[in-house]
Amino acid sequence: MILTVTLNTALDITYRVPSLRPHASHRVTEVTERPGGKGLNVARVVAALGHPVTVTGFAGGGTGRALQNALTGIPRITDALVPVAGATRRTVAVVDTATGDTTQLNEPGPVIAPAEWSAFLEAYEHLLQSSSAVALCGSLPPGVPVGAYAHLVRAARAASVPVLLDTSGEPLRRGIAARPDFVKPNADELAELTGSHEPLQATRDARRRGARAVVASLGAQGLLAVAPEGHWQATPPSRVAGNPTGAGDSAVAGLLSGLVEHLPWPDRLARAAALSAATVRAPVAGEFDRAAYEELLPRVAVTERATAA
Ligand SMILES: O=P(O)(O)OC[C@@]1(O)O[C@H](CO)[C@@H](O)[C@@H]1O
Repeated sequence: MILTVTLNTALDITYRVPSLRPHASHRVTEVTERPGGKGLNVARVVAALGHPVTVTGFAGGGTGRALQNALTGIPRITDALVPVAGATRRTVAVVDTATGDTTQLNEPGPVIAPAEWSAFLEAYEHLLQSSSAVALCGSLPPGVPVGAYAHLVRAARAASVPVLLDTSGEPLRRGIAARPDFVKPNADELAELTGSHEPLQATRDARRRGARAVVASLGAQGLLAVAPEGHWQATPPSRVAGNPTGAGDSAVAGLLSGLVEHLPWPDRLARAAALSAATVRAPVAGEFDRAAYEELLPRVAVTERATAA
């Protein structure tokens, strides 16, 4: 099974408003609520592709219960979230229906006590024993050590489980130095990590920091992969309009599912880019428009880039 880790799970609220203006009061025309946090989005897409997936991380309070109830009915997802005393956070995505722009508001999350962190570590070590691949996704809640991902990467490597890291800031900087198999930064995370705004140079620099392979998600420009096997760019046929929340998570789902199916890199990247674009077409994070995915998949252009650094 595939394992996804979401230390800072969230109840994702999506508000749709006709036009979002600062300092104004707004009537929300539509509200949706979904289990969220990046690893849960990855899990939903992986499960929709037919793979069994286990989710772990923390859940607590009324929001945690709502999130776990919503996970219950999803086929192929096993809930292995660790209970905590604090309440799972909410995130709010406000979609301006006039422009299509999305504004994201993310709460910090509950404070995790040292004993809760230790309980998670024990559960994680146990889950690794039956995992074919693991994704470590999203921000850290308060109380979790900043080197947490570095620790989790080392544990996965010790258990010979391929590990993908998708986070930002200092947790990414430390995590990448622990030599994960894959990292999947977006353009901003890559620039923050390397100081470079030139995607190919920044992706190569990120790889030199310790990851075996780096797959950068570059919005409409698709994905750029720098791996020992080669360097590739996967570009969807046209710019897709919609809500980009969760598009990077769907790319992670494409990469992980392709890895466990032993797909060659270009096929994995095509799948990841098509899923990512099809997620922009779906109204809420962690879901993709299946018809759009099937239509886009054969039309993603995967080109090989020169490997010289
Ligand atoms: O605060 P984090 O953990 O970085 O990101 C959380 C989050 O904004 O990311 C997802 C989209 O990728 C949302 O579903 C989710 O709630």
